[in-house]
Amino acid sequence: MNGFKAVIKPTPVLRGDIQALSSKNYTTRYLLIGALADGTSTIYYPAHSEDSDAMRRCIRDLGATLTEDETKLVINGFGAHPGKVKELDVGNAGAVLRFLMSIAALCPEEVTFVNRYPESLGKRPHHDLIDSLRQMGVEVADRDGRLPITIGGGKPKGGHITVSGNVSSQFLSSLLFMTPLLEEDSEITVLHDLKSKVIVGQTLEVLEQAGIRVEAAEDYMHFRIPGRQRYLPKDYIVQGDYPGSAAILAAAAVTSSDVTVRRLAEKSRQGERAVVDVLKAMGVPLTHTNDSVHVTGNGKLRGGEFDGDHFTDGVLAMVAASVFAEGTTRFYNVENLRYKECDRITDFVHELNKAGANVEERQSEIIVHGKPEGVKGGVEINAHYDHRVIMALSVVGLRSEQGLIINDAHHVAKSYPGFFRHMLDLGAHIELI
Ligand SMILES: O=C(O)C1=C[C@@H](OP(=O)(O)O)[C@@H](O)[C@H](O)C1
Ligand SMILES: C=C(OP(=O)(O)O)C(=O)O
Repeated sequence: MNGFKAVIKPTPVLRGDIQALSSKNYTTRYLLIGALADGTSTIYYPAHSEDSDAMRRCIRDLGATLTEDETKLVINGFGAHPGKVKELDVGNAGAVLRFLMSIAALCPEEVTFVNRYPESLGKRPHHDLIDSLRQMGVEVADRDGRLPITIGGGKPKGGHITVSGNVSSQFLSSLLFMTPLLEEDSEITVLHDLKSKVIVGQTLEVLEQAGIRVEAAEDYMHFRIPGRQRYLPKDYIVQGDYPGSAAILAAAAVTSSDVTVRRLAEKSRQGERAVVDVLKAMGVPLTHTNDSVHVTGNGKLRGGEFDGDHFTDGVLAMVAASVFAEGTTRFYNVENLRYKECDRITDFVHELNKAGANVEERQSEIIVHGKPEGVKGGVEINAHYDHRVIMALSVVGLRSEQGLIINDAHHVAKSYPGFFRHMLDLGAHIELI
């Protein structure tokens, strides 16, 4: 996508009705399990974004065939036998990289994951998964746990595997996708804490939909996976995306608003569903019925204390809302935000304070001293290659005295290419230049 800046101007009122974008995290999962099945699967309403396109591109390169029309994607999988490919380009998509690192171990020849975003994904650590793959007999060449990474030479073996859950849940999900295809049965023990635990539930949900059997301990710290299983080709429907919609809901919460976001399933396993409860706890008038969230914001919010690990991809949007709350809001247990597209604590807090907010960081916390009177703005924001920073600062800009200019705002397309279109549809004063 061509680069652009987003000029966010003060916007007191938002009004309208939008359909949530399709879930990024379900789309990457359904594409993957469709590729791992022998036969034809259909995915209805898949997401279209840089990350989901990265998964499309990589599974094609590995031998799946994909045909797509406006509503659905039909995929013919390569089953347990991905083909030969020298290089894979995952763009800036962490989950796509991590999920495919295990699948690459099943390829007949070595595969190199290239480093296209040295300033973002190129800085993120993958040691924990590399360690697990090595335990399984897979050869991995890496640069201190970072891209470029070459996988291959050595067929993976099941058995007893450990994986750290301290930095990312994606390493565990990756192993859960691959181990059912091995000859041997596997047992996975998660070491340390498991961060973003809720999203592992999404992995288990889609595995079950594809007919894969996994025995999971209730706390997700221990798993038994029988080997010699096959993914069944199936039809899947992608639900609406809570992490992206969290930014729209935050925008509605900080303005005078009458905004409805449709297609947000009340019974969803997306952890970020919790943002609806967070906003409610902050006193935002809203209802959630018939899979629609309806916000009638009056701009008033009150601070609170939230365990952000339950809604990891929604934290930045909730921080943006709390910038305008009465009192202090504390988001704790969020250290792993440091290992995302940028350091979502230090880098994000820096940009917020530049905009005139009053936010403090701790190693694993973000503490916001609310300014119900609004922030000054009038500065240029560095997007740090991070779609969620761009969306969160857009929310802050709406209630700034002098607006905000967000540089490199095109990176919003990593997950939500239609974000600014939706904001404009709701009446936000935004110019893209
Ligand atoms: O499994 C997934 O699809 C994801 C897991 C989460 O990452 P971590 O487990 O690294 O927190 C989340 O932030 C990311 O957007 C998608
Ligand atoms: C962290 C994210 O994605 P990923 O880890 O897949 O790059 C995100 O979408 O906020």
